[in-house]
Amino acid sequence: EGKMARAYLGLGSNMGDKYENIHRAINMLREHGKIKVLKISSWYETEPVGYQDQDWFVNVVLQIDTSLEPYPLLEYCHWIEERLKRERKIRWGPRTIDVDILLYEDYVSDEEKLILPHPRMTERAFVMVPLYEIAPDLKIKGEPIGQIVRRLKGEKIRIVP
Ligand SMILES: Nc1nc2nc(S)n(CCO)c2c(=O)[nH]1
Repeated sequence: EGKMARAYLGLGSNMGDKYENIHRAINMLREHGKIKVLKISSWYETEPVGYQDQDWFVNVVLQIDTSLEPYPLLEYCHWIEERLKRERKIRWGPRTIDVDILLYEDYVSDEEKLILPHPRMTERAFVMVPLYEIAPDLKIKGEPIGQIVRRLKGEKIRIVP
């Protein structure tokens, strides 16, 4: 069994049955023998950023341990997106499911196929609020996550009761 690495994944859906899509993606992650899902954030309904006139998203963040290296983990995330029939018509447009690697250990990488930490995550309340909920003591590039979240006040997200 390879050494386990700690990683955080961001899941989002704003098409079809958003809850079912997220639920199925989580199950596919659980089913992988080299991925252990440790924590799942609350489920958040979030205002779309980037491309305004689309439906609100449902977002969750997962804490996992995995013996997969970053690229094989990324490949599996893409496989899950394909399986859930991701229609990627407009680059920033609606999508069945997004499975993003937010953090992988304390890796920093700028390769265009896999940028770590995820390049836009610290400006996104739909990522930072769920991440803070499950890992309040995290630091991202040395900055305590609570500090980052406080800067993001005001973005519209609400926890699904
Ligand atoms: N609220 C919200 N806005 C988004 N814009 C994009 S692109 N995405 C896809 C994730 O990169 C999202 C999202 O998951 N949630």
